[in-house]
Amino acid sequence: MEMWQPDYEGVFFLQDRASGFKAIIAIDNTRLGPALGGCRMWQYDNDEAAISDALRLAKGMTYKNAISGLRYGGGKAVILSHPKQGPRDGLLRMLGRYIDRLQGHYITGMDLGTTVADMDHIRETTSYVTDVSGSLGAVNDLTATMTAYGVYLGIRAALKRVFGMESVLGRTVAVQGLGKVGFRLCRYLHEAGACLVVTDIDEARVKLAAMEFGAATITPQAIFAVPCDVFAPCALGGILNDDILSRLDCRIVAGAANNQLAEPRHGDELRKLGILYAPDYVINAGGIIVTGSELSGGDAAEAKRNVENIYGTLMKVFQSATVSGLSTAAAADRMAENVLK
Ligand SMILES: NC(=O)c1ccc[n+]([C@@H]2O[C@H](COP(=O)([O-])OP(=O)(O)OC[C@H]3O[C@@H](n4cnc5c(N)ncnc54)[C@H](O)[C@@H]3O)[C@@H](O)[C@H]2O)c1
Repeated sequence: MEMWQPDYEGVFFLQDRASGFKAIIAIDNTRLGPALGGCRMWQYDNDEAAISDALRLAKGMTYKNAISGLRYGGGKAVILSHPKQGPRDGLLRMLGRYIDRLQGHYITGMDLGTTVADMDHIRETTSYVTDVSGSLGAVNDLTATMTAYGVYLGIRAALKRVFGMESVLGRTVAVQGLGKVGFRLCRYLHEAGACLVVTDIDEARVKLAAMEFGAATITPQAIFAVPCDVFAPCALGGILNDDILSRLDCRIVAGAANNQLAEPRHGDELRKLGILYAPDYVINAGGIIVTGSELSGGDAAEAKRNVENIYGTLMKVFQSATVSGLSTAAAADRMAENVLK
C-alpha cells in the first residue's frame, strides 16, 4: 500500500497477513540518484512509531548522502518484527521482492538489527542490496571500521577547531557504547595517545576496552558528566536532551550515533553552552561512503580516501556555522540543502 506523506517521494507499507510480515519502505528524495539507506529490523511499540522512524531515517539519509558528495538520494526500510521472532529468512526474501518492484529507486543494506546473512537472503529476491557476503563493506566489517575512522578524523577536526591542534595525544575522550563502531573508535584513539573513559551496558565489552586500551571505566549513567575534551556518543540516538546537556562537562560532542539531538533546538543549546557539536550525519558517514565505493566498483583504498574527506567537510560546517551564527547542526542542514537544490 502506498501512503501519502507530504515531502516524501514514496512511502510504502508492506504487509503479508499469512506470515505476519510488516515493513515500511520510505523514499525521501532521489534528486541526486537512487535512494540509498539500510534496512532496520526492530520491535516498535506500534505501527505509527515504525512509520515515523522510517520517515526520519530516510530524510537523514538524504542529508547524509548529499553532504558526503554521494550521488544517491535518501531512503530506508524498516521491518517491524523483532529478530527473535522466529525464522527471518522468509521475511527478508519478501522484503527483497518488494524492493525489486521499485526497479532500483531504492537500494538497501545493513542497519540496526540486520546482518550480512540477512542481506544475503534479500539478495535471493533482488539485486538492489549492498553489504552481502564478500562485498566491500562486509569483508572484515569495513563499514564499521570506516565509520569509526571517519569519527576519529572528525574528532581531530573538532579539536583543531577548538584548541588549534588536532592531535588527540593526551586528550580525554569519553566514549558511550563499545559496539562495532565505538570499540574500533577506541582503538584509533588509543593508538594515537588519547586517554579514554568508556561505558557500555554490556560489562564484558567494558572489561575488554579496559584491558586492550587501558581505558578508565564508568557507569552508563555517569558517562555524560565525565570531565573530558570530547564526549563521543556511539550507542543510541536522542541522547542530547535538556537533562543531559545540563550535565555535560566537555568542549566537543563528536560520535557515531545517529540522530543524537533529541530535538533540532538542542543544536542551538549546545552552541550556547560553548560546546562544539560535530553533526552526526556528517561525522558518521564513513559506512555509507564505503557503500558508495562498493556500488561504483571501488576498492578499500578508494573507500578510505573518500572517508578522509569527512575532516574537510566538517571543517566547512564549523566555518559556515561561525560565519552565519547558526548552530553547526543548522549549518550542516543548510549545506546539504544547497547540494539538493
Ligand atoms: N555500524 C555502522 O557502520 C554505523 C554507521 C553510522 C552510524 N552508526 C550508528 O552508531 C551507533 C553505534 O553503531 P554500532 O554499529 O556500533 O552498533 P552496535 O549495536 O554494534 O553497538 C552499540 C553498543 O552500544 C551499547 N549500548 C546500548 N545502550 C547503551 C547505553 N545506554 N549506554 C551505553 N552503551 C549502550 C550496546 O551494548 C552496544 O555495545 C548507532 O547509533 C548506529 O546507528 C553506525
